[in-house]
Amino acid sequence: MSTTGLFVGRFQPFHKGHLATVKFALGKVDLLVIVVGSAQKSHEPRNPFTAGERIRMVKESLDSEKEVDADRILIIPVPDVDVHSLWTRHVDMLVPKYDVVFANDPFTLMLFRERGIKTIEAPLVDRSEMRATEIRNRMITGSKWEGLVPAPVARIIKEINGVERVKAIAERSHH
Ligand SMILES: Nc1ncnc2c1ncn2[C@@H]1O[C@H](COP(=O)(O)OP(=O)(O)OP(=O)(O)O)[C@@H](O)[C@H]1O
Ligand SMILES: NC(=O)c1ccc[n+]([C@@H]2O[C@H](COP(=O)(O)O)[C@@H](O)[C@H]2O)c1
Repeated sequence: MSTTGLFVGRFQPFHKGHLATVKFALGKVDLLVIVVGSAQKSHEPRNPFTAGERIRMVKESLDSEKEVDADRILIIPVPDVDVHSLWTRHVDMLVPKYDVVFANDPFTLMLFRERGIKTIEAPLVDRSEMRATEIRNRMITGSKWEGLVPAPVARIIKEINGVERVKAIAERSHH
């Protein structure tokens, strides 16, 4: 029987830790649905990039990985909803039927577990630097961040003037 998994994240931006989790999950399920969460958000400090930009980051990164089979991946944007107890139902409405959820965010895990849905906490890789918050902070302070993301993500961020955007949003939030 073929199995489907969900991998939930905001991917602000998609980094090498996320890529490691995608590979880990593909070792456990036949089809992996990558849920791009908070899809309605962009242009704010924790969520600078649009869902469309994030989908490009995920898609072009995975296309550039030889060992990742694109036919086994779906990327689906899911906006937040006001009622937490309904959020997993909202996810269900937007994605194909799934057997297991890959996530590490305790709140996301709680919402799926309360419904008896199987969850797997994928190992976190180099979490001291492989986190999107660290990458966004490095963009603001002018430190090197490119090595923490797959090459296509660095290219897309340059193309959309992402660093300038992240800095401008940070500046604005101080006022
Ligand atoms: N370093 C990492 N190694 C492996 N998986 C990771 C890593 N960082 C995040 N993930 C996986 O990606 C999921 C979604 O993470 P998310 O998009 O919130 O990234 P993040 O780096 O934690 O972002 P932020 O710092 O903006 O909160 C996590 O629940 C976890 O499963
Ligand atoms: N009520 C809701 O809309 C709700 C609840 C739990 C998680 N989520 C989303 O799931 C995603 C979880 O990913 P993170 O691991 O990046 O926090 C986020 O986009 C978060 O907003 C949404």
